Amino acid sequence: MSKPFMHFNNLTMSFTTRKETVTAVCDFDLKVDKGQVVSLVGASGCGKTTVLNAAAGFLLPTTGEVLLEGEKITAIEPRCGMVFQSYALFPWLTVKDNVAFGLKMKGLSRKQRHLEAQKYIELVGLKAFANAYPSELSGGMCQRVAICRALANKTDVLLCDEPFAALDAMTRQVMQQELLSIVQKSQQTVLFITHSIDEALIISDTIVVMSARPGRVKTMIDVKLPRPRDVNVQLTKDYIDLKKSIWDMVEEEVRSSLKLTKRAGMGQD
Ligand SMILES: Nc1ncnc2c1ncn2[C@@H]1O[C@H](COP(=O)(O)OP(=O)(O)OP(=O)(O)O)[C@@H](O)[C@H]1O
Repeated sequence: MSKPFMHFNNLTMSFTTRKETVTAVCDFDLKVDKGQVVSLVGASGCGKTTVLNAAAGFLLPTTGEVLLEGEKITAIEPRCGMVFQSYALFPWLTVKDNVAFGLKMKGLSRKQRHLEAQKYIELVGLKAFANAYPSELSGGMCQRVAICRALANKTDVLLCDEPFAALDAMTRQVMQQELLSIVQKSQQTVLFITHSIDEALIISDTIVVMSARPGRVKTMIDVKLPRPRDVNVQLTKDYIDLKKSIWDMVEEEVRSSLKLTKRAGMGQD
C-alpha cells in the first residue's frame, strides 16, 4: 500500500508548565491524501491548534510523529504554510510587501513578487489598499492579507487556524469559495480548524471530530455532498442531517470538556 501524503502517527503532545503537565493531544492518528481539504472540529481546548503546530514543525511531538510524504517533520517545515487566528502581519511592511514576503525567501525578483502579490490582493478585494500599512486596515482586512500571504506562497500544505473567524458573514462565504477554487487548481492539501460546522461542511472533503482534551480522533466523516455547496445544497435533507449528527458529536465533547474544566477549577482533576 502506498504511503499517505501526510500522517499523524499516534501523535501525543504534552506541555509542562511550572504547575502541571497538560496532555493536549493523545494518540492522534490521521492520514491525509494529497489535495484533500480536512477540517478539525471540537471543543475549545481539545488540541486543534496543537495538531497544526506539530504539522508546521513549530512544536515537536512528545511521542509519535508527523510524516509528510513519508518524512518525519523535525523542524519548521517549509512545505507547510500557516494562516494564524491572529493575522501576524509585519506592521512595518505595506500590504503588498507583507504578501510578497515569502516570495522573497523563494528567490523571486522584485517585479515577479509584486505581480504575484498583486494577483492575490485583487482576489480578496484589497487592490486599493496595496500600499497601506496593517495599522490602516480593519481586522477583517488584515485577516484577508494574511490569507493572501499564505496562498501566494503556494506551499504543498496550507494549515489554517480559524482563518475566517474575524470576517463578516458575506466576505467569509466568498473567501471559502475562493480558497477552494485556489487549492483545487494548485492541488494544495488543507488542514482547516473551524468552530463553524457549516463552514466545515461547505469546504471539507473530510471532517475530523476531535474528543475533548486530550484530543484524539473521535470520528472521521467523508463529506459526499455535491460541490459547490451553495445555499441549494445547504437546504437539502442530506446536509441538514449531516449537520445535526456532527453537532450532536461536538456537543457531547463540549459538555465533557466543560465538566473537565469545572472539575479542574475546583481542584479535583
Ligand atoms: N504552550 C503551551 N503551554 C501549556 N499549555 C498549552 C500550550 N499550548 C496549548 N496548551 C494547552 O493545550 C490544550 C490545547 O490547546 P489548543 O490551543 O491546541 O486547543 P484548541 O482546540 O486549538 O483550542 P481553541 O479552539 O480554544 O483555540 C489547552 O488546554 C491549552 O491550554
